[in-house]
Formats: sequence, C-alpha cells, structure tokens
Amino acid sequence: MMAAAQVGAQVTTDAINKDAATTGDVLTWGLGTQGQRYSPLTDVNAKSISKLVPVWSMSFGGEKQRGQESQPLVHNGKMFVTASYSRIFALDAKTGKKLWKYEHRLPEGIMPCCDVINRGAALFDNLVIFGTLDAQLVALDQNTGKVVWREKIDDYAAGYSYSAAPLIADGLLLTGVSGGEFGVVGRVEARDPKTGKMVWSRPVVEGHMGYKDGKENGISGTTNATWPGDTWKSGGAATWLGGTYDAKTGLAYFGTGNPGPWNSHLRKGDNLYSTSTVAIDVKSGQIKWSYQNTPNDAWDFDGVNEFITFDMDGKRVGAKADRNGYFYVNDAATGKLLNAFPFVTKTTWANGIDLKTGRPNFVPENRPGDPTGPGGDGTKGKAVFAAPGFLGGKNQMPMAYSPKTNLFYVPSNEWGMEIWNEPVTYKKGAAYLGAGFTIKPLYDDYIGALRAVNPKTGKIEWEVKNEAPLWGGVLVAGDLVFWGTPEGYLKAADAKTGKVVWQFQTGSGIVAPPITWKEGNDQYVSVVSGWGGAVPLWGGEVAKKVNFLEQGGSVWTFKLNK
Ligand SMILES: O=C(O)c1cc(C(=O)O)c2c(n1)C(=O)C(=O)c1cc(C(=O)O)[nH]c1-2
Repeated sequence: MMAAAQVGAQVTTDAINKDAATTGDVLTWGLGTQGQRYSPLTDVNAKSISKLVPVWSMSFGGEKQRGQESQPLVHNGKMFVTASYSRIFALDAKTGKKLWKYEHRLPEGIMPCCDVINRGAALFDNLVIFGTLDAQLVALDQNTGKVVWREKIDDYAAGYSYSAAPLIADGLLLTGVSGGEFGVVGRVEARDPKTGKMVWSRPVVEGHMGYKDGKENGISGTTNATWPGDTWKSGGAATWLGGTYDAKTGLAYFGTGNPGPWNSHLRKGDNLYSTSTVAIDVKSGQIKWSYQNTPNDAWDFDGVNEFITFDMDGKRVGAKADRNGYFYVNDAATGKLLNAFPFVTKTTWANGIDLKTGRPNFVPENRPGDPTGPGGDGTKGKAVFAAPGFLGGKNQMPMAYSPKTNLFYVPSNEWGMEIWNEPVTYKKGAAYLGAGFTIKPLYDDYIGALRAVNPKTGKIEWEVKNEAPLWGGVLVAGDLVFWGTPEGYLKAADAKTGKVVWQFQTGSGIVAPPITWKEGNDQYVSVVSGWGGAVPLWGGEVAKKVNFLEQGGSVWTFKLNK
C-alpha cells in the first residue's frame, strides 16, 4: 500500500496512473482512471465502523441549491469539490475550513437538461480543472483559486452544456459534451491540461470529421452508413458522463448518449456511435473499437454509463451497467462482447443479448410506434409500456468494483414508462425529442436497489432495496461498500454479504459518490449531500416517492472516534 503522492508535489501523470493504489489522496474521479472506486484502506471496517463519526460539515451556501452530484478530490491536504451552478470550493481536508471558492458567471440562457449539477473536477500539475453549465472549461490554481485558463467547449445557445468530471489520460485533458436532448454532436476532445489548447477532437456521431493538431484526422465511420439523409448532422450521442482510461490498453472509454431525436422512426438504422461504448486511442485520437448497447435506440437509453476495466480470467476486460437494464462485459482491447445479462427485473425492449452477434434480441411490438405508421394518427404514434423507463436501470451514479470480492456494486432502479412518439424537426437550441412519456414505479415498496453483481455468472449475490430511486454513486473501502440515498442516509454494508452495518443522516438527499483517503493515522470518508438531479424534474409518477425530500448542499467528512 502506498501513501500519498509526495506532499507539496504537483500532480503528475505518474501519480494519476497510481491513484487507485495511493491511499493518501484522491486525484481522480473514480479513485483511479479505471473508475473502480475501490480503496484498499481497512481501518474503517465492520468492527470499527460504529465509531465512525462526522468531523466536519461545510455548506455550499448561496440562495440556489439544487442537485449536488460532485465527487470531491483530495491532494496536499486540500479538498476540491464542485457544487451546483458551476461553483468550485477548496477546503482544508482535515477541518473543512474554506480556503477559496470560485463562482462561474453563468449567462441567462443555459440549457442543461437535467438540473444544474456538476460531478467533479480533475487535477493536473498545480491546476484544478472543471467544466461549466455554459459549456466552458476553467482551470484554476490549486493554491490561490485564480483562473489560469478558460476555454469554450461549444455554444450553450445550441444546447451544449457540461456536467461531467474531466479525465486526465496520458497527460491529456479529456472531456465530452452534454446536450443530447438538443441534437448536438457528441464528441470526445483532448487538450493540453496546462494551457487548454486543443490537441484532438473525435466526434462519436458517424459521418463527422475528427481533428488533430488543427488538421483533419479522418471521418468517424462512414457518412450515411447508419444514419439516413441529414440526420447525422444533429445526431446527439452526447458524451455527458465523461470517461475512464486504462494505461494498460492506452484507450479512453467513453459512453455515448441517445441518438436525436428520441423518435427512432425518423432515423432508421443503427445510428452509430450513439448508445455505445467507444474506445479511443489517446495518442491518435482515433476510435479503436466501439460496441453498441442499444442499436436504433427508441427509449432514451443513453449508453453513457462508465466502462470500468478489471481483470477476469487473466484477461483485461471492462464492464458497464447500461441504462437499458443489461450488464455488459467486453474485452478491453478489442471490444468483443464476452458476457451480457440483465441487472434489473424487467426489460421489455429486448429479451436478452445474443452473445454471438453482440446484438439485442429486440421485442418489436415494444418499440413506440411511428406516428405516421399503423396505430398512429400523424401526430401521435402507438404508446407502449417500456421497462426500464428512460431514467434507466442505472443513470449517472457510478458503480464500484472490488478486486477482493470480484463483484460490482451497482446502484440500480426498477421503473418503467409509458412512451409514445410524435413528429419533430431539428431547430437549433430547441428540445429535439419527438416523444412524450410518463415514468412509473414497477413495485410499491421500492424503486432503488444496491446490487452486488457477479460479472462472470450474472448472479446478483445480494441486494439492499431502497424506497426512493438510488441516485448516488458507490465506494468500496476495503471490505465495506458505501453509498448514499435520496432519503439522506450515507450507508455502509459488508461487501460480501450486503449486511448494512452503519448509516448516518446527512440532512438532504445524497446523489453523489463517496470517497475515502488516509492522512496521518486517520482514515477519512467524505460525501456530498444535496438532493436533486433528473429525478425531481422528470420523475412522473415517481414524484410521490420523493416530493417530500428537502434540498441542501454540503460536504460531510467522517473519521473514527478513537
Ligand atoms: O443527453 C445529454 O446530453 C444528457 C446530459 C445529462 C447531464 O449532462 O447531466 C443527463 C442526461 N442526458 C440524461 O438523459 C439523464 O437522464 C440525466 C440525469 C442526470 C443527472 O445528473 O441526474 N443528468 C442527465
């Protein structure tokens, strides 16, 4: 076990690549660029956890609160944490004392689809870098909070925004875009993290040109091969959850969102590379492989979910719990599908994934109908009931993997929706859906379930149900799994058995992933609390399960009271 990267030291590529093993700091979103969210620390364990108590809590303040989805970073005794409305704070990690804060000035017309959230920052050298709701990147000096550079990702008036934590891969700053509901063009971009200067740009909608060092770097795929007419020009596939990186394969893995518009009859074809995992060679900026989870998606099954690489049977593979309700294992180097199984109780749109062809076995009658086809009246197509609903078997909340138990811990939800299609045409800056929907719970007693998933057998080893939908990510710390609930609890369970051994009420709903690190003799656990995100905005009939929850906005930090 290694301690922190040298105190006072600047954040290097080497330190970032070792982040998963160094317990004295948290340099990356995901506790390591592979995104396993696993820490080898075991001071806090099933025996000692009854002594885990808060040491400080710090409020983000302000008149505006809303969803807080940020994963904090810790380096050199400082915590860096982003907050709603494009704010970032630096705190003393031991005491919570505020060192500086930066509030980005947002224009009136921003168009984030799903709350004014931010999921975290990236550290590189002396900088802390985060993205804003008006689609900009801001790099600040870690010590002073002074802006060092600022770059525009794209035009917020066309629907672009930014919500993910940036990723540092092989010394480059990798970012995606949000805006899939407005017909933007999804892409992954690499910049020099010291200056913000663009190195390469790789569109993930087939037909668009990529660039490297200011020169054309080849079209992604083949224009019009999987998109009819001009539909590829506003194809969506937003890379809104960011990505992971594995130094062993040299590939960055980005999930891609739904194709635009939602009405699938307006874009017949597979619509590459929407709702896929796309593996990009970080050096060349080229797509090395892609695997599409939901070809010709009709249910808003964004495939943005994190692709977490790990070793299975001596081979480097990656796993993704997709919004469409299936859990996938692909070869990390080639993308070949190795395993796929549902991790939720009901998937109406497909009845399995064919491991030979890699394609879903669609249930055609469960696709929402064409408004101009049978059962449609020109303005509305045949409505269907679909599960999961569009908020997904899993959404933005990242899962975790334990190399000790070889299990994935998946925050999943059980819900469905009534969905129908409508005609729509693309207009810059306007919602580009062509669909209507109402979300409904599947069961009376729960929507959320934290599930321990065996990636080899597809077996759910244990689950802990939750009445409200789970919307916070997961951490494995030694032999314990930590996660938060909208009801406000930070919970810990035995990673092997799922027995809940501890919980603490944070005062507002948790929709963010916890972290842990060790400084001196103390292991710390931190989590951000503040109810919000997509559920209160789009939850339909789920509202009655969550409309009593209060907003908030604070960081909580715990350690053992010895
Ligand atoms: O297509 C997109 O660009 C896009 C972006 C985002 C986002 O940036 O947060 C979400 C979604 N889609 C989305 O479909 C969704 O369900 C969602 C939930 C959340 C959230 O933070 O709670 N964001 C987003």
